[in-house]
Amino acid sequence: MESILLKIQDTVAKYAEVLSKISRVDVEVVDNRLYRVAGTGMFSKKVNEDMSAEGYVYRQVLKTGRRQIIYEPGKEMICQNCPHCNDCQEEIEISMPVRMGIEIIGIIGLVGSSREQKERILQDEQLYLDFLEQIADFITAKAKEYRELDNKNQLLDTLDCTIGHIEQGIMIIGADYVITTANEAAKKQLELEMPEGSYVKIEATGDHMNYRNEYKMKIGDREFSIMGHLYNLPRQEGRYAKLLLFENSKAIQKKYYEMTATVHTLDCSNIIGDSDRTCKMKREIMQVAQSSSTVLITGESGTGKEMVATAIWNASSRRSGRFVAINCAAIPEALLESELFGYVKGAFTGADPHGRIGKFELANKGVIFLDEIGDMPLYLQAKLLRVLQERKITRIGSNQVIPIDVRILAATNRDLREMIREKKFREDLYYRLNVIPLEIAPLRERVDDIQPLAEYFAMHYAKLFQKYFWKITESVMECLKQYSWPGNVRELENVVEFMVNMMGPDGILDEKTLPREVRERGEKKKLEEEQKPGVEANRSDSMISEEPLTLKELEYRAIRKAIDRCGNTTQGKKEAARQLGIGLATLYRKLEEITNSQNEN
Ligand SMILES: Nc1ncnc2c1ncn2[C@@H]1O[C@H](COP(=O)(O)OP(=O)(O)OP(=O)(O)O)[C@@H](O)[C@H]1O
Repeated sequence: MESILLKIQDTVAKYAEVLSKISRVDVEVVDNRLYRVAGTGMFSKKVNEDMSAEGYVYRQVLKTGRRQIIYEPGKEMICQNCPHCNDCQEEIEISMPVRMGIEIIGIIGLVGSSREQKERILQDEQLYLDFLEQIADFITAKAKEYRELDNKNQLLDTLDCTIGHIEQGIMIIGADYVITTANEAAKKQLELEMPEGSYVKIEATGDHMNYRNEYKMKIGDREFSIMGHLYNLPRQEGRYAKLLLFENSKAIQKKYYEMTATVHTLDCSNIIGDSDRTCKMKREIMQVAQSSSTVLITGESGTGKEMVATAIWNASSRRSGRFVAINCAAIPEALLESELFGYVKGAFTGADPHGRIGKFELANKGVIFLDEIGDMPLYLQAKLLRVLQERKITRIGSNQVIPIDVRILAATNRDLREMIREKKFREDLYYRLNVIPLEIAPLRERVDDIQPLAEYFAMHYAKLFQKYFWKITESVMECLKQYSWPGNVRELENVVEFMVNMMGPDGILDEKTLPREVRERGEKKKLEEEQKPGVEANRSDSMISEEPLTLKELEYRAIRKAIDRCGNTTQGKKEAARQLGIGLATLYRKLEEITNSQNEN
């Protein structure tokens, strides 16, 4: 790195020149690395030379910090190690340190090379010394000035670089509201290449949220909604009057959405099922997606209502907007309103007293999915009705009316008509929501979906658990079809996940892997059906009707029936054995045989 004297070399050269002219002797100035920065007379051709190999006296001055006068160059002790000791051309030499604080930044050398010069210096020695000191001080002052300026510039560069890397938008605005400077984040968030020089209009809306104020900002013909703070700078004049730290509300919403929303990449192709009802539903989804009307999706829990809602959003033109879901049953009643409409600072002492954006605003230009709408309290139903009619919302605690453009999809597993009769749901809201009704059948009513769904989930979980999956045995599939699935597809998914966990390395989902409840209920239902008169003949199940039953099969069924009757406990088995007329040990042996033969299949 260059020494400071080298950085102000021109100034140093001028001072050397002045000093030389007035004293009429040659002058040289070296820096603290013994590099000659300036020189007059015999030194003028040696400027910018490294003299560290010869500057014995200067090194001494650098070490002690004291000036040095050599009256007899070549003869004094200090000169003994100098290579020019015996042929020294100098008659007298004064070396004066140049200080900056405690640091010695260089040396001024005044070198008399004739007797006459020496005489002159000796006559007015103190005057020369004072003058030299004065010049050293001038050089110091210039060096200080340079260093301060350099420090300031460095600070400005650092600040500039820091501001450039900050994610928050930063704008410095003049007293005349013309933008002086804007950082990269500001340009990016506002999508403006050169806001500098433009007039900006900033107006506070009066709402405070997430520790920030809300402002409406206008630059040229573009309007922005921003959240942040506008500060007055120390000198509220000229080009540096105000500092605006901000984030575009859109960016805040995006961040909030990304933090809170689950990934919704589902479309119709993710809806598994071949049943007539599922195929019809998929057609309806595609049709409904084209409209902007409100949809009410009904169906039991776990039938796939949210999945259908995301598929509608995905197939619609609002796909570029957000899909914001809110479960009205999962949020405490007191918080639901603020979740839906948002609230400003001071609105109430909630979990976050600094305000929060609501789901409706977040869903602007997109879709809001109001899940479990039947659980919405009556007073909120009235508010929702107003939103549906007026398409405007007001944040809690604010006076601002915000227009919103949101498509509403609602879902429930409750009987809203019944709730209307019980005065628990507003009739007018029901009709507003039920513009397009979409009913999802329970899984037990679309048995044809069970096989593709079970196979799909089996493959999915086998992949997830890195297991080999080959097939689901026919008898297991039969059990799955016989089961009533009160928890619908969600329950089927959980059951298959369990089964894949239990599955052995052969990759077969057989009866061993079935959860006991599904197996027992499935078998029970099978047996009940078999017992119904005339059923055998009607069933398409080849296992039961078309082939004659073996003795083993008959025995197995009798045992199962007895256990179903008496219960699958030790006590139950004892009773079953009694009813079957066999001993308990025989019953256990037969049960083991049955399990083994199933495993072989
Ligand atoms: N046809 C289908 N194809 C694939 N997966 C499905 C299908 N139907 C439902 N699912 C899956 O079942 C689970 C439950 O679905 P979803 O959450 O959409 O049901 P829901 O009716 O909204 O339930 P709830 O009323 O309890 O909120 C999800 O994991 C979903 O992916």
